[in-house]
Amino acid sequence: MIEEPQTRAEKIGRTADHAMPLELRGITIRYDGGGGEPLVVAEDFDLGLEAGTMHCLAGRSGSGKTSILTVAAGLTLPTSGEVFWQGDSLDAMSDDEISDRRRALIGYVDQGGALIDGMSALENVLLPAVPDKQVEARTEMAKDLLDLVGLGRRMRHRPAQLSGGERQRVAIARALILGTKVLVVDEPTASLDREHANQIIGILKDTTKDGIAVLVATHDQELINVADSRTLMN
Ligand SMILES: Nc1ncnc2c1ncn2[C@@H]1O[C@H](COP(=O)(O)OP(=O)(O)OP(=O)(O)O)[C@@H](O)[C@H]1O
Repeated sequence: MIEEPQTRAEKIGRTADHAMPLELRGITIRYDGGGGEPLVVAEDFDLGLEAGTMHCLAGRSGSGKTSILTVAAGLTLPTSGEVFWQGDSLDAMSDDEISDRRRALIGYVDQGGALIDGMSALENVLLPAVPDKQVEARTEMAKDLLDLVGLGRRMRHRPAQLSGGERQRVAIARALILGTKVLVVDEPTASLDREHANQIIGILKDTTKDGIAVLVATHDQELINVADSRTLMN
């Protein structure tokens, strides 16, 4: 039997963990220039992300923010350097291990936080639980998460019936459903007006209070200001 969650932190599935959840050491990312000069978007980039803190990657469009996020989430490989999750190097893991660890550790919200149109907000949040047949077990948690992001009354709505800010909140709830310890978010406020952008900022900040580490790429000065640390990409 699944016990009723007591606290907000329990609701989002956080368990105590003292190893640094995410560390990037000496990351260089170089893309093939397609016949021209190779494009270096990061060089010898270091980042240590503590539990319960938010780090912002700021910088102009094309400066390499998304490239760092996908490397941090183990979705792409850097040209050189090492990524550590909870102190373990991805270099020492097989592709399957990386996938399994990612599912347990990282929640990734890409630009726009794409949702599946034909599914309700609740079904979208539960999608990551499908492969492990955890949908039933996670349903209460999904409802709690939608409550926490202010969508408790909209969980049966489909994406087309939600605003951009609401869809972004569903995407964040979905990224937290497997008990994520690191939330990686790409431009979460980009297409939102100030009021809705501020709601997202509040949700991300609350997430850090629950002990989750947040890595976010943004141009939004308000979001940059509330982060615990920041890197300006050039
Ligand atoms: N797979 C790839 N192959 C070649 N070039 C790439 C690849 N991915 C990204 N780039 C290039 O690398 C640069 C950095 O891209 P990236 O998406 O990381 O920047 P960004 O700072 O997130 O930009 P934005 O703010 O517009 O999202 C861009 O010039 C992009 O065209």
